[in-house]
Amino acid sequence: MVQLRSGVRHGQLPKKKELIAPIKPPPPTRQAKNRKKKEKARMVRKPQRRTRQKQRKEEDENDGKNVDNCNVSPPLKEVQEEGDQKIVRNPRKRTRQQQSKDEVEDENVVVKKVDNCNVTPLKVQEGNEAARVSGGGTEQDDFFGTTDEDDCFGTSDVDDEENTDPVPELVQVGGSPAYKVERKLGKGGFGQVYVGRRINPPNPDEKTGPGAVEVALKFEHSSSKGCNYGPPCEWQAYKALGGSHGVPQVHYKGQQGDYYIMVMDMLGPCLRDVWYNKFPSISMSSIDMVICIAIEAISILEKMHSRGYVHGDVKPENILLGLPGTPDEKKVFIVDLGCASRWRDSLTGLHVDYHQAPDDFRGTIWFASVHAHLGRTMSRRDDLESLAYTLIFLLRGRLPWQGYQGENKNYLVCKKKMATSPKALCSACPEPFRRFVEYVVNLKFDEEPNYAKYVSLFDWLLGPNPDLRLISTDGATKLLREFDHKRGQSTIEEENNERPNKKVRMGVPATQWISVYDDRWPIKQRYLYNMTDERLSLHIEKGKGDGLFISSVASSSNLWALIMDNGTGIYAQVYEVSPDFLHKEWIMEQWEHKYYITAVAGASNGSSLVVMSKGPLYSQQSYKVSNSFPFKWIRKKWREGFAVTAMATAGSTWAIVMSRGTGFYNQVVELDFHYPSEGLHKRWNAGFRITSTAATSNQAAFVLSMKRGQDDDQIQETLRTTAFPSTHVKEKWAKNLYISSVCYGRTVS
Ligand SMILES: Nc1ncnc2c1ncn2[C@@H]1O[C@H](COP(=O)(O)OP(=O)(O)OP(=O)(O)O)[C@@H](O)[C@H]1O
Repeated sequence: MVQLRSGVRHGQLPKKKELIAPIKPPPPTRQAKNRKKKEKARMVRKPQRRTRQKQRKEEDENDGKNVDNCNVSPPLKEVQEEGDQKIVRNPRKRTRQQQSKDEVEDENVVVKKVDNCNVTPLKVQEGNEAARVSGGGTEQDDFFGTTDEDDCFGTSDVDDEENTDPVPELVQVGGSPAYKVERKLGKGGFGQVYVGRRINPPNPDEKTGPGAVEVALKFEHSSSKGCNYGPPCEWQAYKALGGSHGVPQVHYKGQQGDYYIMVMDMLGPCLRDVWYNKFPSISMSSIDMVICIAIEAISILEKMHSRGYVHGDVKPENILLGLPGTPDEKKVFIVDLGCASRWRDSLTGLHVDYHQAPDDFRGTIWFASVHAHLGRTMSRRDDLESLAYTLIFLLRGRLPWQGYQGENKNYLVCKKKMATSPKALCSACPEPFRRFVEYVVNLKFDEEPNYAKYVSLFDWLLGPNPDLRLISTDGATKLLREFDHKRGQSTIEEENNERPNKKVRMGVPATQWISVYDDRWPIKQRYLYNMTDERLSLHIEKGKGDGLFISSVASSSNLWALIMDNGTGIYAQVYEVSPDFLHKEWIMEQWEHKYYITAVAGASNGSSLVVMSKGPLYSQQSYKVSNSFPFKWIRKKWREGFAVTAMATAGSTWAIVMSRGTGFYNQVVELDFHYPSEGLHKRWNAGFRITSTAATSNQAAFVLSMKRGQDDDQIQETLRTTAFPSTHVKEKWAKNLYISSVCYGRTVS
């Protein structure tokens, strides 16, 4: 049975915000206005925002099933123009002839130079400028040390102040009393935390609050990356969250010399130190202790999230117990709001928009969610995934992705996280931990986590007497009541036996054909696949004779696939099969003759098929061959007014072609170790359409664009099939859906 997956995008108006662009699209023609009016009248059928229910249903249809035929809703466009164009269907059997070629190892960037052209940068959605990588400043290199402890948690609290001025001996900021700076409590990549002892306290027994004898002083140097724009953004987050359940209160703050200083409640040890037995009076060896921490941390995150914030860096180092000898000593706190961000817009109350910037990593490598690794906008699910890894670490003392080194460790750790099943991750842990992991890694970007359910998963493992608990779980009482109220005590077990109904991250990785279809006026299109190098010229020439030019190329098992049609606007075309990925000299020569790369494919043996054409109104072109997906380079070229116009892979090597004068005014990338179904749906809803695809056996990349004068209602569909989708293409043609790009590589089944 053919295994087929499909994603369907039916036209929707992009959000107004997304339409603001440096290049203004031309005013709509009268025809377009009339069409818009008609469409408006039918708007009920295509609401601007799909309801979550509908969206889920659509995604379930697209991702969760194996079906024999296309699962496609009818197109919205009802007018179908009769034309004299014929659909050509021409699949032919080819003999297989494998060729071995040299492996590609080089990395090069080639740019076609042109004289002064006017450049308008593409809209680039920037990541958070104050984005932080914990435990090391700008790079994660400090994070993996040599000893086990450093390896695990990052910068240890060994004195290491060669780069910063010494902290002041006396502190008085923002109307605070004066404090003498005493011993160091901890240090991260950005701040240092010291005990501050109040000078001449009126009440020497006061242990908490603004008048406490001992406080925690967090120093952040003004030259630190988090202070590029003034006081650390953490201040804002503490202002909103400080003093609420599980977050210490900041009593005073201000600048003294070169330091921004916060005066906050002093807490006890962090879980990292407890885990390393630095506090023998508290033992982390008890499973009950970890269960209590799970319950309480979930309730703290619930509270934080209910106030519109995500923490962004949940890890053992940032979870602290209360100060020993105070009523808080059995309580749990979460500190360090340096990576906190809003998941809910404070003005509109709406969920923040989805975005992915694959090089914009925030957090701590070991504990970061896979979405954080992939540079996706942080949302509530990320905190819970990081908490899950924290809990498993506390139970097992090790995480499966521990110990990766080198430049691409972010990539390797993320890949490992995605490849580790919850079952394997939680082996030897009590069952609720696995269920918790399953729930949280499957949360969607804007899905509301079921905190009450997660708490109840753990709570029934503990005895009923709260006084006997090693750590107070009082903060979760409300959530538990809520859960009991909703489900009834008798059904808890039943509830616990439920599996998450959508297993986004748990599919079996597969290598498949990914084909993308656009609706358009009828054109003549032809596909050819399983073609050897030798047979290419025969079919390309035949196609040319029929008025067809190559629009897309791909490769599987060192055999080529070609899409040819008469809807490309191309009037002259050349191509070359080369053992190189890519053949620089040939490309430069064709550039001289005013041909531009319009399609490119690489075979796993390292050879490439490059198609260059006259017709597209590009003014300049540039390409890069790289051993990893070169998002930084793409981002740089976006700023220079280039847009991605073709992509290919050969083995694990990427080639990206970018051009100027494309008509695209906004472009984004979706890159994932699995097929990024959710991301594509989010982008489609925002008005983007896929314009390039490529995949290795590890990752799939999609470039989505907004084009000047684009039809907002354009339907786009994707298919994932184990075999080349020959029969499906015909069904698509019958609906005026034509292949716009195709590639072979990583998906998930
Ligand atoms: N209020 C507090 N009371 C006691 N110890 C604290 C307090 N706040 C922080 N610490 C200690 O200081 C350490 C560093 O603090 P924090 O995580 O806020 O610094 P950071 O530089 O922002 O860290 P990171 O590099 O992880 O972002 C914590 O791990 C904890 O051990």
